[in-house]
Amino acid sequence: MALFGRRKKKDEAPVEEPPAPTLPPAPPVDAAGLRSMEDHRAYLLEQVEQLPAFGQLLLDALDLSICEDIESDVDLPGFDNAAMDGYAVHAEDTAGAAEDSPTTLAVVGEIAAGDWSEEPLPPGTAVKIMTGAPVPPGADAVVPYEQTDRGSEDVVITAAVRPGQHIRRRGEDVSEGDLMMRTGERIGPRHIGLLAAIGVDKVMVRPRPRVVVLATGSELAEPGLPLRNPAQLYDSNSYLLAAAARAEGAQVFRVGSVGDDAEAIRQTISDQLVRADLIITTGGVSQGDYDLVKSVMPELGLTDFCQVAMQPGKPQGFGLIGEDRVPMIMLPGNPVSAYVSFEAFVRPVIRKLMGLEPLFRPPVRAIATHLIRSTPGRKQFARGLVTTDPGGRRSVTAVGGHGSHLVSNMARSNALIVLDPDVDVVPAGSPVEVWLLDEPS
Ligand SMILES: Nc1nc2c(c(=O)[nH]1)N[C@H]1C(S)=C(S)[C@@H](COP(=O)(O)OP(=O)(O)OC[C@H]3O[C@@H](n4cnc5c(N)ncnc54)[C@H](O)[C@@H]3O)O[C@H]1N2
Ligand code: MOO
Repeated sequence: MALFGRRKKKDEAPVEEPPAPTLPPAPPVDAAGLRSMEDHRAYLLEQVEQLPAFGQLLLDALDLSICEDIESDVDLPGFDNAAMDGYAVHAEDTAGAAEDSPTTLAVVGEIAAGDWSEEPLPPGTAVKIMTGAPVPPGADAVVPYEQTDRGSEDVVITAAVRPGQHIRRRGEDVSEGDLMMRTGERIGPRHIGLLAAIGVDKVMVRPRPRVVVLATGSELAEPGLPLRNPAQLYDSNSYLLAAAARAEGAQVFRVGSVGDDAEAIRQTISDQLVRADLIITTGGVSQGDYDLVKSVMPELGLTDFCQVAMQPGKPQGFGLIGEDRVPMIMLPGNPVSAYVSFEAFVRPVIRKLMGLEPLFRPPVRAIATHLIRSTPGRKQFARGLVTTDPGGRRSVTAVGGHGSHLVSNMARSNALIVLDPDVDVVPAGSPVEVWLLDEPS
């Protein structure tokens, strides 16, 4: 019988539509409708996952984050060895030796770096030894060439040595089982040297996230090209954020700028999804008639636009875009707002994708050199210049005004002065929280 003619069986359960996917419930807002910076940051971090780990050759792991704890399988040094070119001796055989009362010992051979012998050194004798060569059993000191006549059959020694002198002891640097690197640390050149020294040639790391950076705005021109009219300005945001993301370790694709055109934005973002672990845009997230990012992006994925209780950086957007739900952070267009938002939200997200710890810049204290005013109700991020006196005491001076278009002040700063929403003024001489922007981590 034709399907439509059949009666539905009584016990057949109705087919349920799967619920439409949504973002997790948004964090609460305050009386002014603003979300706290900390809540927004946690909300973004909750929705991005670390990139999968892979095995990488040691040298190519430079700047990546390690995702395993590495313990040493060996001692360093691996054996007692000579710290100087000279003669391995029993220290007691040199007792009393001096320029005017030298001691003479018979030389029984020579040990070069890389030679291995378990032959003990007979008392009353010496063996020539080169820096790094293993000290033979029984010998407990090395007399440097400079305190001898460099003899081959016999050696005349003109200075006494103490037991242990000029010997580098097995395990004095690293003992087997010592922790060399901890999960989440970034691998720098000195770590590469250490890991090679303990014989490691490959490590488990997380890849550099592929970060696509795009500015929006019809007023934007590409640096290097002429401005088409006096109301145009150069796109600095895509350069600033691309550089900041690269400095953090991301592989960056700077797409440049796209005009305030819904179709162009839709098309450009859709085209970039294939090569992105994260997309960052600037502009178009406020209240303006041409703020199209905010209106277009909900068509391409799950989005969240909100206002954050911070100054600058109030309008913010986030999305999981396309079928693969690529994270996208939509920052405000004012350059200082974009940069502060990068520090507050994008940097921690990049670090999470990379598996780097800690996610946030460690807050440190500095003494305000002058009175600093804030905007109550919003967390204030003022640009600051931190100096450190010889005693390690940090002071901070605000650089320029609050305007989020002031890029020259931003370039002169090396810190963000962070004032909580309940602070309206910081007297000169008081401690304030600062984020040091040039500290490697
Ligand atoms: N009526 C309201 N207007 C605005 C509000 C508001 O709450 N109500 N918020 C203000 C705040 S705060 C910010 S921040 C900005 C953010 O606006 P958009 O994200 O929509 O950014 P745009 O309007 O596109 O640009 C703002 C500003 O920045 C310049 N800009 C943009 N992109 C770049 C770039 N790539 N390089 C250099 N400069 C750029 C742009 O020319 C504008 O001057 O909204 C306020 N307005
Ligand atoms: O909050 Mo907007 O980001 O001040 O300039």
